[in-house]
Amino acid sequence: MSDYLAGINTVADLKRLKSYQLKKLAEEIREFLLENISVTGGHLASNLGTVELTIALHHYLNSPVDKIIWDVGHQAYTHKILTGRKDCFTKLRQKNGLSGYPKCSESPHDIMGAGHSSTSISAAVGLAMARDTLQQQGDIYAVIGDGALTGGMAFEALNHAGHIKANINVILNDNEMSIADNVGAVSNYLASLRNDPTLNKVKSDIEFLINKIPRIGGTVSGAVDRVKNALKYTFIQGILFEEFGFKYLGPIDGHNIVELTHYFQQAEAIKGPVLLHVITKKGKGYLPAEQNPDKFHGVGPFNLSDGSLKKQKSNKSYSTVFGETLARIAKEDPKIVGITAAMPGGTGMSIFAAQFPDRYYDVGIAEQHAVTMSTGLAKGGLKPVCALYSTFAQRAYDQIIHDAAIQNVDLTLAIDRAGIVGNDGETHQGLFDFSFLRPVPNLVMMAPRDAEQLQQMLYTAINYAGPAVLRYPRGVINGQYQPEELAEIKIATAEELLSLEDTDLNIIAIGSTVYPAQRAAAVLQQHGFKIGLLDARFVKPLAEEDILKTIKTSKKLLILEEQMLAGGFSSAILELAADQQLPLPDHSRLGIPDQFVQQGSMAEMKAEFELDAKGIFKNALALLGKVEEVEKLWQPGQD
Ligand SMILES: Cc1ncc(C[n+]2csc(CCOP(=O)(O)OP(=O)(O)O)c2C)c(N)n1
Ligand SMILES: CC(=O)[C@@H](O)[C@H](O)COP(=O)(O)O
Ligand SMILES: [Mg+2]
Repeated sequence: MSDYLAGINTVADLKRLKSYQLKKLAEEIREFLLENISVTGGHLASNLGTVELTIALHHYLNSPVDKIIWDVGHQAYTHKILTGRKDCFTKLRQKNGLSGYPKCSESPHDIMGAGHSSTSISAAVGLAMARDTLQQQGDIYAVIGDGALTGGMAFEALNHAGHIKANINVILNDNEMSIADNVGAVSNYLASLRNDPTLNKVKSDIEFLINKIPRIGGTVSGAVDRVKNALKYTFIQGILFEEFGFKYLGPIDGHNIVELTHYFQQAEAIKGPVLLHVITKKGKGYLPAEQNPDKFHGVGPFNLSDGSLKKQKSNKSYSTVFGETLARIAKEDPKIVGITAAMPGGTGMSIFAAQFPDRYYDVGIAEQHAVTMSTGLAKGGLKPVCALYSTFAQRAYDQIIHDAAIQNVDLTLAIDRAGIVGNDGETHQGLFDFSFLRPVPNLVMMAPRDAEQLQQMLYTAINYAGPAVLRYPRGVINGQYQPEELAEIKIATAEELLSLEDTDLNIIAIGSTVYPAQRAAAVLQQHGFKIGLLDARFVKPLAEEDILKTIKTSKKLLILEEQMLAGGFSSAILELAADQQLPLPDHSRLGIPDQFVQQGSMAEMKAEFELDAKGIFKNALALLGKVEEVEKLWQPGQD
């Protein structure tokens, strides 16, 4: 570690540095980020872009009395470095390690936890109201990216902040990028503010001239005032924000610490809400990231020399299979259109977009709009396929009920990252969608066990005349890949993978739990146990006939889901048995109990909740009264 950074373990250490030393510190932090994230992986590009901004904030402010709230929070690594956590970066985003997002339990400087977009201004408004009500001190800064600003919540907060004249400072970190290119009218507006330096010159000339106009006579001065306002309106920068009641300051060079500090001083003297429009470069200081900020938005371990990934993916991801299959089906059906909420690459929708650019819509970070717009597309006679991460689909829950299900429109909802996602931790796990969608009438919801079934289920969902949901995990696919023919799956039917008759124990699995269940069953069978396995395939409507038959024929029953147990798939089975007054055999169920799932690799966290093959094997043995033999009977490497 180099000279300045080595000596910084608290914000006080930073504040002892002189302004002229901060530029060098920024270089050292950039080097630190590259060295560490090339080993651990993480959100590199966004963090390279906020080094100077973060140094300037912590050097000028007095955190945590002055409060900094990070939007999404994926860009807060420098904040963590400067607030005493630099030595934790070797465990970034790892189990029991440093979170990749602000986390209140980690530091008093982490004012609000984060992970989802567009929350910072709302939080800042609340904190400001509390501060003022309790007559406390401290400035409040929300740092929000241009992508996050496309989220509706941000505008709800801007609207309210302007209305109550909240004493907050919003730093708009504008790097022209969301994960991919930013989209929308806001993004274009910001570009006009960023890219038109003459506007600055003209604006100040006009303001100078306007203020020179002497006040003359009644009506004339009224006309003059109207002209003055019209000119001001046209030329005052940041008019969008000014109309929200914010004082607009900018555009500001976000890599110039002296300039940033100057504007912080200006903002401090202004009462009411201030928006500081800061211009940064995503990936700043590392050419591969500057050239490809999308790839380096969330990157795995990489070679510093050329930015190449250290680990090549062993197989296609479910997202890729989704994108390719959607494109394959769309070739035959011109009514199919694809929608994403700022996640084209992550959802695989970019594959569809490359082939059908005119039938593809990226609405920005706006999941609620994505779903209701999709219902409009359906009402208008098209066949929308809307791809959302499970955790981000939580934002659109009412739209799924109110606009898709009640109106029973022909919408396909492709829920990606369903289940344990791993290193993003509790804010990103996709563990609630069974529970929050299962109660919704009219919805069909299914979960594929492998790539082939994903394709069949996507085909089934698109051909289903109402709202249909399929949910599939992060990561590489199970199973073989390309079925020759796409065929619909009969709604509410399951598939018997291992005979359920005359067994010692039956397993009912769904989605990503089926393959590990097969592996566990294979080991149990090697030790003489007769095991049955049913792939339930549908969360709703349940494959009731198949499930009831399984319950009736089972001596022992193990039910699996990679989801919260509360209200999930196994709850549906228990409810079904209860409703049918059908006594359950000796049984247990595996899923996520009443807790959030921390960060860690997907394999680690599945093992933690015994949702991997060994965990299923262990729980089956427990039902069979042999749990003490687990280690003896389990062959390592079976997983
Ligand atoms: C509700 C929600 N939807 C989607 C995401 C995924 N996501 C994480 S960062 C990001 C882009 C954010 O862009 P911006 O705010 O400009 O930050 P930058 O990465 O450019 O610094 C997105 C879409 C999210 N975190 N939350
Ligand atoms: C910060 C954020 O929310 C996204 O970048 C998220 O981390 C992407 O997750 P995946 O890596 O699973 O696409
Ligand atoms: Mg951005």
